[in-house]
Amino acid sequence: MKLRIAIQKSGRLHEDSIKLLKECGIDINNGVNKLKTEATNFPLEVFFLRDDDIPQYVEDGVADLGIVGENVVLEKGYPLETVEKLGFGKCRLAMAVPKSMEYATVQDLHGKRIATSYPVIVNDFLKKAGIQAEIHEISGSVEIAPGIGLAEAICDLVSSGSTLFMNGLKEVETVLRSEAVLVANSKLTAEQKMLLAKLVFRIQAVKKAKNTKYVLLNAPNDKLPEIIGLLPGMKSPTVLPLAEAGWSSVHSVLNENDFWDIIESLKAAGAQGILVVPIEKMVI
Ligand SMILES: Nc1ncnc2c1ncn2[C@@H]1O[C@H](COP(=O)(O)OP(=O)(O)OP(=O)(O)O)[C@@H](O)[C@H]1O
Ligand SMILES: O=P(O)(O)OC[C@H]1O[C@H](OP(=O)(O)OP(=O)(O)O)[C@H](O)[C@@H]1O
Ligand SMILES: [Mg+2]
Repeated sequence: MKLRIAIQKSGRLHEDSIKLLKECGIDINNGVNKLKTEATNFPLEVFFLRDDDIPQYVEDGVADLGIVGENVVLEKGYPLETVEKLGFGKCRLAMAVPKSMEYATVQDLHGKRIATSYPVIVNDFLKKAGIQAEIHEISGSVEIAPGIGLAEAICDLVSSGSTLFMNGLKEVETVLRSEAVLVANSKLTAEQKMLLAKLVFRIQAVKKAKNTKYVLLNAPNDKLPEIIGLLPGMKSPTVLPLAEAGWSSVHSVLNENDFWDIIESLKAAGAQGILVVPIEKMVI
């Protein structure tokens, strides 16, 4: 018994998908041009596919799981189960128009031709906004469409915005926010579900660790109450005596987002020799 997972063969999600599996302790041999491989230490077979095909493979049961952008899952519309958001491949699907076009509201898209690779999502967006527009489906290089007279507007993926900028376009509406997700076939067997739970447990441990840091510091004992008060820790901070009398070593776990504020307060409260170390896995 094993699980079969489909991941992108090459492109934006390929490396991060493999990295995630590796961080989960799953060893896969992903040689160049390999279309299929097997993990050596987890019952997992990996298929390398075009991202557009992944939802259908999972729906058909050719693969049990897939790693793919939410944008593709939504566009394809299969009733797949989204098991876990993965925190990479973050982007938005956005409407954009030439910089020179006057644009105030979504009404300005009325009667326009919109080029996109996401006709289903765009159609849904237009319908909800009560806009009638013509959708031109193209499979790539969407940003070029207004420049060659194919359309007046586009709807495509954006992250830094540099592709839009380079093509003289401006972003005017966010249609969808997306990131890579783990999807599963809705009819997994009980045994497959158990394996999936094992995999998800590992993914969650990796994800939690990414947002946290391990902090070690030295503190004079008379400042301990104040310093401990600043630290959350998984339960409470660990305090160990130093060889030098009157001093302690304090260990704790900090959230990445609170990190700089807390470090400043710790220093102000008398902490010294503060070390911040990445955490590899975290199980609560
Ligand atoms: N600029 C971006 N920043 C972050 N994530 C992105 C970006 N562009 C796309 N993505 C995400 O990565 C996924 C794959 O993007 P990519 O451009 O590699 O697709 P593709 O060209 O269709 O690849 P394939 O050859 O597999 O069909 C997208 O569906 C989206 O979820
Ligand atoms: O806002 P930006 O950071 O410029 O990113 C947006 C671009 O990224 C994606 O294409 P990608 O570069 O993956 O190439 P592709 O068109 O060959 O898929 C997307 O289709 C946009 O064209
Ligand atoms: Mg594709």
